[in-house]
Amino acid sequence: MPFANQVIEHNREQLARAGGPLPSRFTFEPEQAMALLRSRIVGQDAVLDEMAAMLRVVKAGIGDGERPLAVNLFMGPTGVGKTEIVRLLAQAIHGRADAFCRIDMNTLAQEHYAAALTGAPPGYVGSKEGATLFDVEAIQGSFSRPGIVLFDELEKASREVVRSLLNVLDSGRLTLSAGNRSIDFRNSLIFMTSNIGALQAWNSGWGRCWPGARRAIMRRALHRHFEPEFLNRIDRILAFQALDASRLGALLDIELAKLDQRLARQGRSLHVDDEARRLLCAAHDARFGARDLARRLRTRLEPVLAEGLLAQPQRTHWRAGVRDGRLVVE
Ligand SMILES: Nc1ncnc2c1ncn2[C@@H]1O[C@H](COP(=O)(O)OP(=O)(O)OP(=O)(O)O)[C@@H](O)[C@H]1O
Repeated sequence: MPFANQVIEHNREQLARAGGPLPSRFTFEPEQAMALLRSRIVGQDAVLDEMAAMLRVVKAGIGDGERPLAVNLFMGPTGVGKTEIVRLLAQAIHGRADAFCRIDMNTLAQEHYAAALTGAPPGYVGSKEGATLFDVEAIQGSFSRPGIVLFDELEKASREVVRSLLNVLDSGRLTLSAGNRSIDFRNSLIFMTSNIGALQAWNSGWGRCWPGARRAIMRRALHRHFEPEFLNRIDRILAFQALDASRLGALLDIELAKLDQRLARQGRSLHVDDEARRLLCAAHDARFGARDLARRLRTRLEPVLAEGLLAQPQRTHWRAGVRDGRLVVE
């Protein structure tokens, strides 16, 4: 949005000339962003507190301008909200949950794939185009909005690829292999995710061991896998909690609210009674995180609901309950 950016810059210059302190160049509101995150993320309060602190520092504009705005590593098992937090931040900052650059490190598992990250070196096919996996616009953001980048499943990338990230985390710059272009990460919020150590922590009795012990197992695994010089460049290493049975009610509310929104667009509504809620939450497998519950909605509730909607297309209000141990929608 060049016009809006020019207006913001102009206003800031005016204020500077008048001798007052400069307001933030960023238009997002940390408290609003956090309200969205807190309404949609369950069981990760410590991580959310860190996100709030990060957003305030970014908004206040007091960070070191020669680094990325923030560098975070999210650790934890599958389906606990690591990617979802990044999606919600993109929603809050850019108005679109997919407004970030996601690099699947799994695809960069072999040494020679470092070229896919930084583009082909001079003389190689593709070097002229400078084609890389990076979506430069999403990474660099704009004057009034930080860019967002997610390096997913970090532990799957080769050492060479991880090494090529050192400069990014340190000085916020990545020179592409062709040598004639670089990508600037100094206006970026960088997120990395890793499941490393999660399986080990699970096997040593996830539910029984206290959070500090889980964190210690994950940290040990992290230090075994990555060089200290890499870990040293990360601002926040955050361990996510597993989503156990006590979180199911809140998770179900969030998933049902999403279904409600989709139904509301068709002018329909669904009430799910307590018995149906209990049935949907039964036999939750915490190893699969929130995905297990979302899957149950898709495979058990939605097909029964769809059957009703197709049979009675004129009906607007629906109710889900249980009869003879089975989910019914009527
Ligand atoms: N803590 C949570 N609170 C609310 N919903 C959640 C939470 N964790 C996960 N979900 C739901 O489950 C889905 C999958 O979660 P997410 O993509 O964040 O997994 P992840 O932690 O990144 O794990 P993976 O490494 O498997 O991708 C999300 O889209 C969201 O709907």
